[in-house]
Amino acid sequence: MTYQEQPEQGEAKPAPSNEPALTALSMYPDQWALFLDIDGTLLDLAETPEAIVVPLSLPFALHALSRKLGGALALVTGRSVAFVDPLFAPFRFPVAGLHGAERRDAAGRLRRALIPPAFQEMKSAIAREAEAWPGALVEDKGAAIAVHYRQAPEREADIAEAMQRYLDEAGSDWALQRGKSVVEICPARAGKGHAIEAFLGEEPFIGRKPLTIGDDVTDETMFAAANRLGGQSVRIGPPNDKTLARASIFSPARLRDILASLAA
Ligand SMILES: O=P(O)(O)OC[C@H]1O[C@H](O[C@H]2O[C@H](CO)[C@@H](O)[C@H](O)[C@H]2O)[C@H](O)[C@@H](O)[C@@H]1O
Ligand SMILES: [Mg+2]
Repeated sequence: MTYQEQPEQGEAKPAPSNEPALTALSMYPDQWALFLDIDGTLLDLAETPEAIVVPLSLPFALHALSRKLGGALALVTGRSVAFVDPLFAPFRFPVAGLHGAERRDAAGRLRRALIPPAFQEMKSAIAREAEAWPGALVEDKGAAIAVHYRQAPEREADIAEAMQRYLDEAGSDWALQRGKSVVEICPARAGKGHAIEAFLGEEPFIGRKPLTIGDDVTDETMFAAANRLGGQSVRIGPPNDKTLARASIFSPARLRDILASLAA
């Protein structure tokens, strides 16, 4: 990953169809909790998982915004918690990782996901099989494994078939998670919706309305939870009638601009 040294240039601002959701948060910061996805939401998508770029100002903007919200800001991601922390250094935010299978609360307590020996062996078998798919990338995330085909789109069907086969062997403690040019096997009890409900049961999130912002199918459970709990849900990308999100923001860059202005 790299860090952008220069302040980024905000792109031309599209019509702010979505911004009332964020305006409410800025007007009543003691009433809202903010839950942010990372890839495709806070950060632009990149060709590989390691090639993401973190604008230098972003961790500071998130920290300032978190303070305005009394600490009620959490990252909710498919990445592992261990991967996330260096991205946002020197700050450590509450974070749900592996699509909710692991979670560190605002007090710093980390609930890890177990990695049984059989899962470790399965990850090795997947990595060996992936050697036959040029361009495919295997991402070992500890208690989850992802196979990416962004650079090998012609392998999508092979990879999906293989991951389903491994899932069938792994049993019901595991689940398949599709995403943008990726197929993952994660703990079945994972779910971003459950993660935000868990945060909302704890200080400093308790009693607040959730505003969830994400970009992908894995974010739909947190959109659903936010809608059900009287909050708001925003999807990054062009308006889309297949999502449960009630509003949209055109791009991660536009979201970063909005978050920076809320933080100032
Ligand atoms: O829940 P998120 O924070 O959005 O994480 C979802 C997955 O993001 C990463 O993969 C995606 O982003 C990569 C970098 O931009 C891109 O190359 C890939 O095609 C996308 O699927 C990450 O690598 C996964 O582990 C996350 O589950
Ligand atoms: Mg995402």
